[in-house]
Amino acid sequence: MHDDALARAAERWAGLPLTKGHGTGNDFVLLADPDGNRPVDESTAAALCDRHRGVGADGLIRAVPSRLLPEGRALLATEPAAQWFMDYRNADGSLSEMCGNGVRVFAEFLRREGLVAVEPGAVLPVGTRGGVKVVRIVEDGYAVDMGPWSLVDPAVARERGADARVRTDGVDVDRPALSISMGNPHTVVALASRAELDHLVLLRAPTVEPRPPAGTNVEFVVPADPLIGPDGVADLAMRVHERGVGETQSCGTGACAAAAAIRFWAGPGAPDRYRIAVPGGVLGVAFIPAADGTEHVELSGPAVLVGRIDLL
Ligand SMILES: N[C@@H](CCC[C@H](N)C(=O)O)C(=O)O
Repeated sequence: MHDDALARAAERWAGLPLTKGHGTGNDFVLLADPDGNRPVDESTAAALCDRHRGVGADGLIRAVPSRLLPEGRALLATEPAAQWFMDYRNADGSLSEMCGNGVRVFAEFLRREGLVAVEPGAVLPVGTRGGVKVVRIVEDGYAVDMGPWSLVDPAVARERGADARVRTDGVDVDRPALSISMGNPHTVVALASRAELDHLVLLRAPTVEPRPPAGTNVEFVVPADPLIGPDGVADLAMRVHERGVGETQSCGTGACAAAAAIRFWAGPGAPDRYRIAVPGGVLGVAFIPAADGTEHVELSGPAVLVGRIDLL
């Protein structure tokens, strides 16, 4: 089935190179569609992301002008500068609202394709299904204003410190967890030690109760002891099982959700800046008061383009 979908894509996209890129090991196939005539359906995305019969990736990103998609046009009404839309699909072909590693790689892709000029100091607003995200160049890659984070069930979370329970292979009992929205859904579990994190087996999706209606990404996080390093930044280690993918080397929205959960659990006086070590590298997360009175999450990390691929 994947072979047929790839053959159809090769025919439709003859002469169009795909690009492979990654952010801290979370890898993507990217495709430029400036005329909006190369929509990617679920089966094509899944075939391209197949690691044995396709190109192989955690997700597929199509760069399309916002004006050519209904979701993009809706954003342009309030954010006319968000000219490009990140049309994101997971490795199984499902849509997601947002991808934090993907949006940095998307910005680098637009820049390298000559579709935008991203100068140091300038900002690039990007349309996504999770709203407009503003990207800028920083020393170690890109920083993205991911907008505000939120608790999914604030009343229960504030009363009990958790609103869900998670069971997964490699840990003995089910654990309390916090449901957080970064535009896409996350469930964060704090583990007791690095050894527990290392022993997790994430070959199948963790069981989350109550079951989130649209599924969830599950982050397992261990805070360093002491939490705050000599440079004033809080250190966390994280592994993730992504909705629509499986275990990945990194998840940007997941790093934001993990930092938000630790910040929530730490209470008043919690650190504003976090360094999250994931299997594929290190991400930065900062909580910044925004002009509109909310607290925004800024994600930073590298964006790497690896090469071009022609479908045959
Ligand atoms: N890896 C991404 C998240 C991708 C989407 C996620 N699997 C979902 O379904 O919500 C990131 O870096 O944020």
